[in-house]
Amino acid sequence: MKIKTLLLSCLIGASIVSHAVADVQTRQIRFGYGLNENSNQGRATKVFADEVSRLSDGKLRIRAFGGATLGSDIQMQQALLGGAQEMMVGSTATLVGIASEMAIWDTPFLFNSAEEADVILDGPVGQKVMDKLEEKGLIGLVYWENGFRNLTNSRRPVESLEDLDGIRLRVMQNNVFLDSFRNLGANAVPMAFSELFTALETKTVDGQENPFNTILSSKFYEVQEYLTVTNHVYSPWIVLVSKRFWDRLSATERDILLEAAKTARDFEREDTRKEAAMALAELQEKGMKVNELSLEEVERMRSRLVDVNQTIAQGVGQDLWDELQAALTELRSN
Ligand SMILES: O=C(O)C(=O)C[C@H](O)[C@H](O)CO
Repeated sequence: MKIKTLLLSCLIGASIVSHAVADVQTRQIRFGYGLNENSNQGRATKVFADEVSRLSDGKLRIRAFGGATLGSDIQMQQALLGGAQEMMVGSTATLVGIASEMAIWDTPFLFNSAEEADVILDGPVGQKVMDKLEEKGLIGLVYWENGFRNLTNSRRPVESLEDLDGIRLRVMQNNVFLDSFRNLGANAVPMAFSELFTALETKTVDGQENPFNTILSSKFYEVQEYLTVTNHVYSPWIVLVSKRFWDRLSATERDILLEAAKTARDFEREDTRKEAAMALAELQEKGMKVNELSLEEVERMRSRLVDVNQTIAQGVGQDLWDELQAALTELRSN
């Protein structure tokens, strides 16, 4: 972590700590996540928990539950809405049923790099989309990085779009992913992440798509033979708080959770990119047969997904879509 960021968070932390004791109550906060503890999601959750404890002088205690022990992303979202759980981190894609604007992050090939994603997600458009959750009963704090998604399957190498024909491909419970992969010729099957490993192992489905980090940490190499590098979409994660719980917190307690979530975000992105850079080689060592989709085939993929982009623009609202495109154009002109 860069000295400046650390110094800055210490300074901010110091100012929060001095106020913390005064209006911070002793609280247990149940924080759920879907990947296992030894994943980029698990490591960042640990950093978050330690930072909350440090900033609150140990009065706010994050109890972390990984491996979907508190349920799938959608089940945990419902638990937050009902106030039965306080916090979670999970995909934005499964939130589309609660806030349709979240679908904007499922746009295929939206970002050319993770750095571009940082600027947009942490900017006005990212905040506007996150703010849509409050009226639904959820508070979005920050976006963490899931990453660029790639294809795996147990049937054959995917060298061309035709190789996707008839592949039973698990996708997240999200219409954009369903439409996208049906447009690409696959037999797309919506399913919770918590059911995925078993579905691959029992060949209920032939394949799936996730970032290298998740393919590695979830041991998909044990049940998948082929990995095709497509980088077809960048997926964010979002750190959420139950609004019922948030409304009971003092201003200082809220500041502590937000500050700690930002510190953990900066750690998570750096950690995820470091792991992603070495994960492909490790997956090959573990026996996966890797191929990179050619630029021609990626162009064919893009052209097959133009209709999906229009559906997304209609779903999230043309104004928001145009605002995002304008922000990207400005970013790329710098
Ligand atoms: O379900 C998937 O494929 C995801 O990318 C989702 C996340 O990794 C999810 O947060 C795991 O619970």
